[in-house]
Amino acid sequence: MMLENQTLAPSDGYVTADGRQIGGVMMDLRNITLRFGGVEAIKDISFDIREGEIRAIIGPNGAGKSSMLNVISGFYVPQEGEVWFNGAKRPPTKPYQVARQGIARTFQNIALFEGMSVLDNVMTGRLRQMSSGLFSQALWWGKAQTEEVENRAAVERIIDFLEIQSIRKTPVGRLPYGLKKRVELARALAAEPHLLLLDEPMAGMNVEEKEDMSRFILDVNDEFGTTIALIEHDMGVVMDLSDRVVVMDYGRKIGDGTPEEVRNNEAVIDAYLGVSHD
Ligand SMILES: Nc1ncnc2c1ncn2[C@@H]1O[C@H](COP(=O)(O)OP(=O)(O)OP(=O)(O)O)[C@@H](O)[C@H]1O
Repeated sequence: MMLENQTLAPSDGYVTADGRQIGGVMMDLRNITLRFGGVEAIKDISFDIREGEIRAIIGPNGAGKSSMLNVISGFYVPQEGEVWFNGAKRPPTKPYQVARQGIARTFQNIALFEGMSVLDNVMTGRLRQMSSGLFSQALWWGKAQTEEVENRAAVERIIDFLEIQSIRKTPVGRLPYGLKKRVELARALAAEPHLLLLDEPMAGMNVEEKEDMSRFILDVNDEFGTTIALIEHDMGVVMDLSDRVVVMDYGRKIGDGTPEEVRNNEAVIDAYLGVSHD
């Protein structure tokens, strides 16, 4: 399978090394440039994310990975370039509007409500699905009641799936780091995203926690068909998990392809793989 240099047409799918069928383009980033004053964090980068794939963005510190994830999530609007999602060009959009379009994310520094239970934290991920008005919710009427039951059921399914039943009533502040990360994943999944963005999902984890998180990411992709884009420093994890990898360095794209292709790319070896990280 040769994927380097975007040889696929937008509607083409491909079959992964482990035999999964990947679909056409879901998100297309075209000639994205993002500046902070005089700093060009992203310089004319193009790549796509396809239905059902696990796509990684890697690169040394300061390469522009977080900036790119923030462009995808709508947090930053690039000065140049276009973001296409599900076949339509996305106008400058607020993150909450992006969330409504089916994109959810986790954060590098965990962003949970520490005093609230695991269950309540995961429930906050359902806000997008709650459409009934405050008045009927307050009175527990009709649609609001049905919604509440559906939301609870969906959240319980995710809690089971991520194997956090035993801590569902525990305040998040009391949990070890690895479990907090899992709760954050649960909250993002509660939104039933089509595209899930993971910002360094393994950062700060021990080997066992990393193995667990890798398994859950693969299971989410497999079980729910969720498309996943992630930033990750741990190269072993990236190479094991990802179908395709974009490599950034000093704001530029220097590689794009399967883990195997990227591993053998001279520019990538020079810029990143030869450099010890963390
Ligand atoms: N809000 C900001 N204001 C000014 N400069 C910024 C801002 N965010 C990022 N930058 C700059 O943009 C460049 C890319 O940063 P970014 O955080 O996107 O890189 P990164 O690859 O995610 O780095 P790391 O691996 O260290 O998290 C850096 O030079 C950084 O200093």
